[in-house]
Amino acid sequence: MSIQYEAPLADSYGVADSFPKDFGYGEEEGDIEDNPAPSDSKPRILLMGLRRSGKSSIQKVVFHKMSPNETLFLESTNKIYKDDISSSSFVNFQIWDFPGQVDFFDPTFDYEMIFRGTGALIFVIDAQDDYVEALGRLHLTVSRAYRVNPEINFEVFIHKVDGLSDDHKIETQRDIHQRANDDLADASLEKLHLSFYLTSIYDHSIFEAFSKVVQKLIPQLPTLENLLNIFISNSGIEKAFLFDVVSKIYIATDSSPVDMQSYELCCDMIDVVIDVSCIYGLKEDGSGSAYDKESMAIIKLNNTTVLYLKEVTKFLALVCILREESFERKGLIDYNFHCFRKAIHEVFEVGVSTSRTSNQPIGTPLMKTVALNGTPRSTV
Ligand SMILES: Nc1nc2c(ncn2[C@@H]2O[C@H](COP(=O)(O)OP(=O)(O)OP(=O)(O)O)[C@@H](O)[C@H]2O)c(=O)[nH]1
Repeated sequence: MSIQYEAPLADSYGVADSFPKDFGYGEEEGDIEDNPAPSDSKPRILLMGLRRSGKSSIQKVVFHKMSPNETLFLESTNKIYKDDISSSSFVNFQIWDFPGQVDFFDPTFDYEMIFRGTGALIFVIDAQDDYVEALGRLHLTVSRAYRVNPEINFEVFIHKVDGLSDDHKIETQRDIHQRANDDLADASLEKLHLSFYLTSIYDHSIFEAFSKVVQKLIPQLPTLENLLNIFISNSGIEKAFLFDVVSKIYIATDSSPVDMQSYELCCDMIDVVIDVSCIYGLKEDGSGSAYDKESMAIIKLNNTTVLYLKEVTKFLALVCILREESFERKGLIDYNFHCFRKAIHEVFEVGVSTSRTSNQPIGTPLMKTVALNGTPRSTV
C-alpha cells in the first residue's frame, strides 16, 4: 500500500508503540533473503553486565517493541537467553542475554567457545547505581574476551541515564571512561579499545547506540555510505538514513553529522507509517502486510521540511529529510531513488545461494563484486 500523508504540525502525532512484531512481506523471488546458517553459528552480540543493569530491557525494547514501562515487570534472567532476530530484521545475528553474574571459573561455562564467535560485546553499566563493582566486572570480562578473540568490538553502555542531569551524565561518562582505561593500562591492555555510549530505554539513545554497534559489524558500510552520499547530493536532500524497519536501527547514513532530533523524527515517521498501514492497509480478514514493496510516505511539516520514506528491501527503508523547495523536483528524486534502490540490491547478492559461515561478519547479504569503491553502475 502507499500512504500520502500530510501532517500540518511537526509534533502533531504521538510516537506509536503498537508496532507489530512481524510485518515483513512474504518471500518473493528477487528479495534480499537470508539463508540462515545453523543458529549457533550466527555471529553474536553479547549483552553482559551486573544483575538488574538493564540488559533484558534493552533487548526487549529494541528488538521486540516492548514499551519501556513494561520492562519494570521483567524477571531476572537465570540462564543465557539466545535471541535470533534474523527472521524479522536485516541484521542477521543472535543476541545473547547473559544472566547478571557469569562465573568465568565455572567449568560448565565454555567462555572460549562463546567469545570466539562473537562480533560485539556490549557491557551494560547502571549509571544510577554505584558502578565500582560493575567496573571490576567489566575489566574481568573484556580482558578475558580479548585474550580469546581480539577482534571483538567492546562497547560499554552507560545505561539508565534518564535519571541523571546533563552535567551528571557527562561527569559519569568521564569518570567511567577514565577508570576503565586506567584498569586496562595497569593490565598492559592498552590496545583493547572500549567505546562508550550514554543510553536509556526511555528515549532514542538506546536505538542510536545499537545502530552504531551494528554498523561496525556491517562490512558493506562504506559502500552504503557512499551510495547515500551520491543519492543525497544529486537530489537536494539534507539527510538520509537507511533503516532496519523492525528495530529502527539505522544501518547507514550519509557522511554529514547525525543530530539526534533528525534521527528521532525519522524513527517517528516509521512508527506512523507502520501504524497507519496496520490499521488501514491490511485486508479485512487481517491478511496482507503493513510493509511491502509499495510502502512509501511523504510528510510535510510546518517548518518547510519534508520527510520522505520509501521501501528499499523487505527489511530496509530509506528515510530522508529535505526542504520543500527541493521537493519540487520530486520526479528527479524518485528517479534517483530508483537508481539507488537498484544499486543497493546489486551491493547485496540475492541470498538464496548465499551460505553464511561463522567466520563471516554480520550483515545479511554478501558483497557483490559489481560495486567497486561503493560506486553503483547506474549513475544517480
Ligand atoms: N530508569 C531506567 N530504568 C531502566 C532502564 N533500562 C532498564 N531499566 C529497569 O531496570 C530494571 C532491570 O532491568 P532488566 O532488564 O531486568 O535487567 P537485567 O540486566 O536483564 O537483569 P538480570 O536479568 O537480573 O541480569 C527493570 O526494572 C527495568 O525497568 C533505563 O534505561 N532507565
